[in-house]
Amino acid sequence: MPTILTHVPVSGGTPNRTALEALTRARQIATENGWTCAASVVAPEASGVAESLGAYGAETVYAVSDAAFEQPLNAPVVDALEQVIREAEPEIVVFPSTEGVKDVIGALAQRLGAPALPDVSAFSATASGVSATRPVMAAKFRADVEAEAPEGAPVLVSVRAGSYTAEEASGAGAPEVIDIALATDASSLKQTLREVVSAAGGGVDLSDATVVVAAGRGVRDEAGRDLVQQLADVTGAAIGASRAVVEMGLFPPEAQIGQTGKVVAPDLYFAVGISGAIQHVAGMTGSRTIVAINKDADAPIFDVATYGIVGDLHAVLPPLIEALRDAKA
Ligand SMILES: Cc1cc2nc3c(=O)[nH]c(=O)nc-3n(C[C@H](O)[C@H](O)[C@H](O)COP(=O)(O)OP(=O)(O)OC[C@H]3O[C@@H](n4cnc5c(N)ncnc54)[C@H](O)[C@@H]3O)c2cc1C
Repeated sequence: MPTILTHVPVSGGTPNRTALEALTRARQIATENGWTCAASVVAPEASGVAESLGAYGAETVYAVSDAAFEQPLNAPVVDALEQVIREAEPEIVVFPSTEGVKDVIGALAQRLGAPALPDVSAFSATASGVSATRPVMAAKFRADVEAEAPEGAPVLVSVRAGSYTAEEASGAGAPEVIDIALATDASSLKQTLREVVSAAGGGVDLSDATVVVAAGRGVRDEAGRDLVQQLADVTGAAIGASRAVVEMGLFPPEAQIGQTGKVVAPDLYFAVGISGAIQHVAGMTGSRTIVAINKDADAPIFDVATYGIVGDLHAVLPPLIEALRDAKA
């Protein structure tokens, strides 16, 4: 039976949220076409997560467990995914469009001789190929793209965060877990990890966060940044930033959201002192609820906001944080 395979990256033992959204869509496509819905997990300990994917409709899960995945290196991941794909022989491989996937999908396409449709916001598939929609030019336009798999190779598709809703499958059973031993010879690795530089410091992962507090130039200084941190703490949010405050050095580059930063799609997005330039909005319009705080009532961010608060963030945030603390208590 034809197979649609979804790759589910794991961080801290938890499956990536965007991957569960993609797996839900893959399950719908499998049901429409009478295909098998499969998944892959590549992690130091893949089996536990592999079992849990049955709830999302994965009938078969290919699990590659190896200590090599403890280090953030691409080469063993590409090797593992190539092994899984050659074993599963899927028609389509679906990925979440994460930073890690962006690093490996091109290499996989080249090794497998497979066409790739990266960073799509919607896709459908039949036996004759994959049709997808890709936001382009800072999401100002949408391009309709299609790919047909050559003989013996799948179509690779990566899906932007927030494009679909992750939903458990009704009546799903335990999946068949197929363990695959990583065949990479560690001595053949051409990459050497010298140092891991991370400013995230144990905070919530931005791309996978369900709540994001994003700071713009209105935040301006330490006092503003402290308010952003407090709002993030009380809401359990990851902190993002506009390019303006990244360039000011107030927030690290990995916090940047937008056309040249990360694409996020949390359930709740606070835009604090952000004007709403198209290049910023391109990275956050998939957010389900957007709360904008800006002292300029004409700021374009209010055009995409679900709720808008017009006012100085130094006056608006302290009572909001207090009220949220009280509500939590
Ligand atoms: C090729 C290219 C790529 C780009 N990529 C990105 C990208 O990936 N991400 C990105 O963010 N930008 C990107 N930019 C930059 C983008 O065009 C904007 O310059 C940037 O997003 C503006 O950031 P900002 O909203 O923080 O600042 P501003 O546009 O200066 O807005 C600051 C806002 O804060 C409000 N404000 C000021 N003080 C307060 C206060 N005390 N309380 C409440 N509100 C206040 C102001 O009313 C204003 O609306 C890119 C630009 C280019 C040309």
